[in-house]
Amino acid sequence: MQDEAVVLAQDLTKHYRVALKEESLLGTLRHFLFRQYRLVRAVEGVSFAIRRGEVVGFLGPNGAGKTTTLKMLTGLIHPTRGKALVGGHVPWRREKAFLKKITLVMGNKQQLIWDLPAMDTFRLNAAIYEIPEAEFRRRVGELAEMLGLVGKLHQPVRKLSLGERMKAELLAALLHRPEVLFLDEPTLGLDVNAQVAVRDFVRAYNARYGATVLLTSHYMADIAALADRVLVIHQGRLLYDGELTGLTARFAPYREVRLVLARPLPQEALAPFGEVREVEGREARLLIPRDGLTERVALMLKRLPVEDLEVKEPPLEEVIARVFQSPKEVGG
Ligand SMILES: Nc1ncnc2c1ncn2[C@@H]1O[C@H](COP(=O)(O)OP(=O)(O)OP(=O)(O)O)[C@@H](O)[C@H]1O
Repeated sequence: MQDEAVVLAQDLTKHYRVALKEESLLGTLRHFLFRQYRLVRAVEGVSFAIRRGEVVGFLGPNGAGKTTTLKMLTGLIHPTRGKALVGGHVPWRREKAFLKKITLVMGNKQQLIWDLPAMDTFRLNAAIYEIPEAEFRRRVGELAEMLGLVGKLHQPVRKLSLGERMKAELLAALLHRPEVLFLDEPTLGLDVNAQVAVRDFVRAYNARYGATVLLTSHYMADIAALADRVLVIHQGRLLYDGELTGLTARFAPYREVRLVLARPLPQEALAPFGEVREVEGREARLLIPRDGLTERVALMLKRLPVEDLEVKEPPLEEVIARVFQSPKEVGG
């Protein structure tokens, strides 16, 4: 199993030492003389393996340790403890062959030069990655086509829309045709159409080149659309590694049932069938445990004046919120 892993993390750990500083003048003086530190356990003993061609979502609330993990896997920072192998390389050695295999895209950072056309930055990247001219042209053409950027690459970057800029960032980051993509919030701040376009592109790129993708996003729709498997991190620790559907089953072992009744009923009449979340006129919303769902639904149809009934998965956002409320689970 592990020999086909293209990204491997073993007990990966990063602690930051942050200097404590008091606000007062005396505090500043004390700070210089007897500096005190606080330890931030940004990432603590994280282990996982990602196979070639997999698209894995990396979920966690703010400050959970996602960016720190990506920084270690791309070799931007050294871990405090633990091992990592990406494409067979130790990331923090930053070997040239390693850098040619990976890319890191951060939604809140840009590499394109603001006042120059995106094409100029692409040329710079082509020189750094030693891409021959003909191949360079072919790749720019192909990626621009996939991203819907044809005709947008010769005007200054500042004249592009936010969505176009993000797409051009992706193009710049993929020119050297990396095997492993680390995408940190690639759809941050984009409108819904641009989010979908970026998402579709990542899927198409993965399918065409068999690239491996590790992706963080605050938009659950991104994760749901792209990733079959998710890693969930909370307070630096890995809570869950497994299928997205398994996440719902494990952390939200219930379904949402929406009812339309022939006539309004009081809450007490519905309570025996599940946890009543909402009653409004003839409509009601209940949470019912997955175990025994069929029996309860059958009973409702028999005993209540049901006109319409719908069984739904709880929203992913709600599931994730539950995960972070109960940070003790581990598994996959
Ligand atoms: N250079 C640093 N020095 C000190 N502490 C840091 C540093 N970088 C990150 N941290 C801390 O490490 C923890 C993890 O941060 P990280 O940026 O990895 O989280 P994240 O999951 O990416 O969060 P977000 O979704 O907000 O980007 C946080 O408590 C953060 O404040």
